Amino acid sequence: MESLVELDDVSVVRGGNPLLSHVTWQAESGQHWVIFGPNGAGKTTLVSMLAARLFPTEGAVSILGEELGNVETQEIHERVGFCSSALLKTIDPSVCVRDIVLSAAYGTLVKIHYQSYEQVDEARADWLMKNFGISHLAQRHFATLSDGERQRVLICRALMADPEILILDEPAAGVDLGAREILMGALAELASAPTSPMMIMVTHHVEEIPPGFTHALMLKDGRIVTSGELEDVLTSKNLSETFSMYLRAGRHDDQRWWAHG
Ligand SMILES: Nc1ncnc2c1ncn2[C@@H]1O[C@H](COP(=O)(O)OP(=O)(O)OP(=O)(O)O)[C@@H](O)[C@H]1O
Repeated sequence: MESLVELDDVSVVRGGNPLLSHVTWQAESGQHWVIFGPNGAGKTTLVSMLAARLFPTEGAVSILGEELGNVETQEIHERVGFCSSALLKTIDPSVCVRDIVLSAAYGTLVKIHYQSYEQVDEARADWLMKNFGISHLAQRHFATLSDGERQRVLICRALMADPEILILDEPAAGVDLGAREILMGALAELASAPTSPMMIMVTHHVEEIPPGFTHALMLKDGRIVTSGELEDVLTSKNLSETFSMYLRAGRHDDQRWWAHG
């Protein structure tokens, strides 16, 4: 299988502090990954690098066959969808939801401007908003949305640009229980589609792993504790080691995960 993400002995150092240390990891087409780890483990640093928002201090990072540093950053930005609360400030709060999603048909980097769109783009935007449960917000200004609603607009916007990799940094943060289930259903449906982008999702809660996700990587203090297939990685032993406390984990019959002390 083709490697879409390859990290070879990657370290990130800021202000003399190692944020990531000697990370070697590969993710292949057809896989969907969850990134776990305690606060400050380096999860956001890792996914920001995959989205070419920051660069390694040492080691090599290859995304979609292109090595960071040897490729135009914009090319990675166009091919890798990135959903993070860090992007919220880049959205004009006075623009309505449908225009925010629709304008990404021209790439998520373009300014949100009013212009005519292809019918196929309009249909895709409406379909995405329906799948993620935000159709009723289509004409609302971004400024008036709740945190959870904003998260879902960002995901629809990232998907509108038809990315090859979709990176989700805590997509269910601030999302209520019902909205979380809609979000998980939509991500599960996406994961099962043959045309799905590879998804890489940071989450703090194993209950938020959508069915269809296949692999997990656990980080602690900037280092990989373990990585591989979900069943092998999400064990009581690995979670206890990663979070430095006794934890148990398992899977319900409906494929959803649970974990607690
Ligand atoms: N520019 C920086 N200079 C120094 N330290 C930094 C810098 N950016 C991040 N850090 C530190 O690096 C560590 C990893 O941060 P990161 O945001 O990647 O963690 P995380 O696993 O996403 O945490 P959380 O679960 O709390 O979101 C943290 O201890 C953070 O304080």
